[in-house]
Amino acid sequence: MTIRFIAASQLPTPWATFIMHGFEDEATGKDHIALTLGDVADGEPVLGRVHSECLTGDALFSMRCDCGFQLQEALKRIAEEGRGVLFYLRQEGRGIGLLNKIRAYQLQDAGADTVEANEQLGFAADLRRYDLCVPMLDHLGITSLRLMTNNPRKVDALTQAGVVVMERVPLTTGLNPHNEQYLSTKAGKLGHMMALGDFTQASDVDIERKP
Ligand SMILES: Nc1nc2c(ncn2[C@@H]2O[C@H](COP(=O)(O)OP(=O)(O)OP(=O)(O)O)[C@@H](O)[C@H]2O)c(=O)[nH]1
Ligand SMILES: [Zn+2]
Repeated sequence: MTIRFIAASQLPTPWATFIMHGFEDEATGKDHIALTLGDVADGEPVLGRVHSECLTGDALFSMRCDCGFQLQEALKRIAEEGRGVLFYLRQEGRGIGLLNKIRAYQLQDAGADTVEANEQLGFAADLRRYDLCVPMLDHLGITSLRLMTNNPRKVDALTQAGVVVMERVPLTTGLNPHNEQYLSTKAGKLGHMMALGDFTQASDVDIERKP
C-alpha cells in the first residue's frame, strides 16, 4: 500500500467546518480525501462514511443515483454528532471511471440495468477496493467505525482489510423517479440491504446552502 499523507486544512461546509486531510496513492496517482470532525483518535467507534466518487451525483446534482443525497446526509449526520469521518475515494463509476460510466449510462438509457451495462462493456459489476482506507484510518488514529452504508460487500471488504466495523448504519435517502429502477437493481443484484420503502424521497431533501 502506497498511500501518503500530503496536507490538511480546514473545510467549511453548510453543516460544519471539517478538517480535510489529503492523501496521494502513489501506485495509481489518485488523490483521496478524508474529512474529519471532532476527536476521532480517542479510541471510541467513529461514525463514518466511505464514499466512492460520483462526479455526476456529488457535483452535478444527478438524480440517476443516490450518491449526492447520501454524501449530503452523511456530512449532516456527522455534523449533528459533532464527530466523525468521511472518506472520499476517487473510484468513479464503481471503479470503471467517468467516461466508461457515461458509456454505461448510455446502455442504461437503451434498457440495460446498471449491472448488465457494466458487463456489456466488459467490466465486473463492481471494481472498487477499500483496503486503501487502512493507512488513512491509521494516520487519523481511528480504531473502529460505525459505518453509514447499505452495501454489505463494503462492510465485508473493509473487515477483510482489517478495519473494525462495529455497526452498519443504514443510509437510505434520495429516492426519486429517476433512480427507483437503479436502487431496485442495487438491492436485487448487488445485495444492498435496503427496501424502497426505507427511503426518504429526494423531494424531501433540501440542497442546503447556508452562507
Ligand atoms: N458503473 C456504474 N457506476 C455507477 C452507476 N451509478 C453510480 N455509480 C457509481 O457507484 C458508486 C457508488 O456506489 P453505490 O452502489 O451507489 O453505493 P455503495 O457505495 O456501494 O453503497 P452505499 O454505501 O450504500 O452507498 C460511485 O462510484 C458511482 O459513481 C452506474 O450506473 N454504473
Ligand atoms: Zn452516483
